[in-house]
Amino acid sequence: MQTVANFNFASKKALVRVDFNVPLNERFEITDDTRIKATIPTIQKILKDGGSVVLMSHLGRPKDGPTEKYSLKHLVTPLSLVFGVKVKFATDCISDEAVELANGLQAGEILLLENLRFYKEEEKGDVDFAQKLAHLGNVWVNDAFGTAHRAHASTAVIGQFFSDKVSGYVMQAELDNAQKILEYSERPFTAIMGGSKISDKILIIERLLDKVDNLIIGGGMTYTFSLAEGGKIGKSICEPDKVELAKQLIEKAKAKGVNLIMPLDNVCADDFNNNANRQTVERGEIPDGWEGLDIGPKSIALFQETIAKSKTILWNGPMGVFEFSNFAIGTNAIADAVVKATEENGAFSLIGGGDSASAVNNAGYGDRVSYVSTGGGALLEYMEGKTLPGVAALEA
Ligand SMILES: Nc1ncnc2c1ncn2[C@@H]1O[C@H](COP(=O)(O)OP(=O)(O)O)[C@@H](O)[C@H]1O
Ligand SMILES: O=C(OP(=O)(O)O)[C@H](O)COP(=O)(O)O
Repeated sequence: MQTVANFNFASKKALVRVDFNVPLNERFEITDDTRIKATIPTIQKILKDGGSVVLMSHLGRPKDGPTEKYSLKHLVTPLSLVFGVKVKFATDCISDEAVELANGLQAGEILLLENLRFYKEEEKGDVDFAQKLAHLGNVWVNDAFGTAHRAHASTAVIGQFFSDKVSGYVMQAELDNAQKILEYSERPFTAIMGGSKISDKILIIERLLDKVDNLIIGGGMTYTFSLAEGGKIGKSICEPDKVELAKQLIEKAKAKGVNLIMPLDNVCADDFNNNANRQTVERGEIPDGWEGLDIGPKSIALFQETIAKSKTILWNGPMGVFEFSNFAIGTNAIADAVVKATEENGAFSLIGGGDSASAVNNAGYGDRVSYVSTGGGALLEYMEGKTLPGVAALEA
């Protein structure tokens, strides 16, 4: 595989797939720039060699084409500051304007393309769309580890249009670290799964049951499991078509002797906002019209006890809607417990995922865990032993 380190970008126009799917607040300000800062070495190497850079990324999961909320234009100024170069912007990733801007790019310059997912062709892995993107550069660099589990046009399909396919520094470092973690298996091994991407991650739980001693379920993942047990979940986030699978996982965990640990209580709200009315209820007892947005104090104590005894910890997905301060208590308490286990018990702790990294960094803990990965789903799939399409495309 060609890598950024051993490739000379002099006079090259590098089309770089990055994962700038970063959290933004309601004023469109970036609340955690881990994924952006991580790409500095790759971008600087290309520019230092005498090349230019065309950056392409997705942001969020837009469903209806161009949307203000998901525009990458919000990243132009922050990127200019981070890279120390005035970043140009193409308001459509495959338009004539994008082609003109890319063609006019001089050595040392950076162009950012608008959100790739404003075209449904991106997620479909459309070959024509990939080819149009490919016209914007003469070497393809994939540094989007966080999206390497997606076989999308820009992450995988595009590879066929380049003879020079280069793995970025983020990609390399993440794969090396994930490999180390696979080899490091001091027990007890505890996985903590939360967040909101239930259908993406529930399948991974099945594989994790072969590796871990304890599996803690929290965050938005809770309610599909709670429903599987016959609990009441009000209007909490849930994927009803995964309830059957959740039932099977509960049984499988028992059969394999894995300690499946669910919240004992949940903090629920009568609306999805920080100032909504709150109450703490037992798991499975969320009243109609209310939704679970955090784990409660009994759950925190239970989870902390398990984490304190663990020697290997893998955490993906916040314990609640931590973006609202009133529902960030569980996530912060678990971050605190993971830091303590790392510092006091010598545990190896790995936190993965855009929002999980954001939660840990915003709590000031980024430097106090063993490793913070820019990938959530990608990391989990790699650890499962799957070939990531974004990596396979570099090797083809
Ligand atoms: N109980 C909940 N209800 C709704 N959303 C939740 C809940 N708990 C966590 N979340 C949301 O999950 C999101 C992160 O999920 P996910 O993308 O799976 O994690 P990561 O980015 O770390 O891989 C956050 O935006 C958070 O607000
Ligand atoms: O944030 C991401 O993944 P993550 O939430 O698993 O960390 C990546 O940018 C992939 O996004 P996607 O899950 O919408 O394909």
